[in-house]
Amino acid sequence: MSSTWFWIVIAAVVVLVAVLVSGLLIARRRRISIAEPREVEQKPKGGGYAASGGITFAPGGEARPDPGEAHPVVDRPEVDGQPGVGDDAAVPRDSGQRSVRDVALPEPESAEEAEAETPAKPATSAKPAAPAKPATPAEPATPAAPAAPDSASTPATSAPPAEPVAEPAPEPVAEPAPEPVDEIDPAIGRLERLRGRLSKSRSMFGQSLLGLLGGGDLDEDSWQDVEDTLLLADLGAATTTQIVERLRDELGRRAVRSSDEAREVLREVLTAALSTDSERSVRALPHEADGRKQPAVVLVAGVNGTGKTTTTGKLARVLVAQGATVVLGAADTFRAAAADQLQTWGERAGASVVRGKEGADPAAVAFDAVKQGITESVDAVLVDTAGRLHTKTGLMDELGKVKRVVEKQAKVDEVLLVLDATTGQNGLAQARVFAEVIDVTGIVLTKLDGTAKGGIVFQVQRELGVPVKLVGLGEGPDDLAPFEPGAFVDALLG
Ligand SMILES: Nc1nc2c(ncn2[C@@H]2O[C@H](COP(=O)(O)OP(=O)(O)OP(=O)(O)O)[C@@H](O)[C@H]2O)c(=O)[nH]1
Repeated sequence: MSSTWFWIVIAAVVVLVAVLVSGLLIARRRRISIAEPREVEQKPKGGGYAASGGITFAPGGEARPDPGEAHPVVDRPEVDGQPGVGDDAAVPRDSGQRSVRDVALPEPESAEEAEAETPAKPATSAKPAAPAKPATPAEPATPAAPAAPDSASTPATSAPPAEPVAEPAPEPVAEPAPEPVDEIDPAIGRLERLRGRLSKSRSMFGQSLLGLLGGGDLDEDSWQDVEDTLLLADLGAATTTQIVERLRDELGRRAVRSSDEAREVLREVLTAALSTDSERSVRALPHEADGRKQPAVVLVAGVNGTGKTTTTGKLARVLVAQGATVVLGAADTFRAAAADQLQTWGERAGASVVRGKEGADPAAVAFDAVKQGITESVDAVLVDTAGRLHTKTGLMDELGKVKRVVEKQAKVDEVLLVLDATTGQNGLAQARVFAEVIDVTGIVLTKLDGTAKGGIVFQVQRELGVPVKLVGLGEGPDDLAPFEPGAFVDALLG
């Protein structure tokens, strides 16, 4: 009997100990750990685009980049049947309720207003100058200058101006720059994070090409496949033919046998196809004019939604991070939210923003932005323009007018055309129209992170004879990188 009790007690003790031990283990697991979290392996967003340096800037001024040799029209079969002038117009994302035609042009109500619309009369002299309050990034935020009433500068967008162009009678509101709220990473950090954004481009293009070329002697079918791969990646017929010819020559001449050798040849040929003698630095640094400091003036142009505002903001960040002072001109008065968007970029980067009322004359806003830039002796004025492309005439009127009006005060040093890489051939058609309208000096190719068709770079540069200067690799504020042919080809090939 006593031994039975003995064993019962022993069993109870064992059960008790087991319950205690498991309870402790469970409690331990649930406890919040304050230890250093394990390093989560950062998955790169894509392949391997890694620029070897930061974005380079050059002073503006007289020297203009070499426009390069224009591509002969006969070599442009890839653009046959592409959208013509004006076909690419897209309705701004957030302004479905409004169009150019809907904007009524009010009759001048007073003699003064009527006078302001007279071409010969400089509007600036008819208006009091905007408050000459310096707005450096470090300055504390002050209340915005009161918005001036509407005037003759209002919806000039609805009526294409006749030549000679009326100078603007702007009513832009000069916004003081608040304290920058964002810490801007040094260039090297940004480049690290840009590593690997071209995965989609890489997977299709590089792998299939290397698969074909690495297989030894190629028969005609295989060469046809090489051509198809290049065409599918948006390199265009002329560039494709050129590249295939060079590949045939080089592979034969060097008696390439291994896939590594084939890769090297492919890299060389593609990089050579992207090289240009034109300067890739962005002319966004000040220069001297008549013994005075003159801000560099950069116009950012492109069709709706390509990323103009985003690129303008990103560029301002890079400049400010390098110690430059920047004024942003919100001359995209067509899309309601564009000025707000730019304002936010300005606030985050530490740049003043000059904006007009919605529907105001873009040239008036651009004029005032440059005026403020000169008054405040800043280093660069970046003007975000509207991207309407309803008709070539409309575009000419607007963009041409912006440039002419700005150049009454300062030379435009850089005209950056923003193209959305995901639109492929359509981007090329847009580029052609813009190049006819305005003297484009550099291309920014955005959304390369979202396309398998990075090949548009080859065509755009070849056809326009204008260098691709920058690439957009994401929506983030630091996702802007200098364009480097070698790095780009490496990213494509993986
Ligand atoms: N993935 C990706 N998105 C981008 C890039 N650049 C811009 N975007 C996005 O593209 C969209 C359009 O950009 P915006 O800067 O507003 O374009 P916009 O040309 O100023 O447009 P409008 O004002 O309508 O003329 C936004 O959602 C941006 O975040 C890029 O390099 N990569």
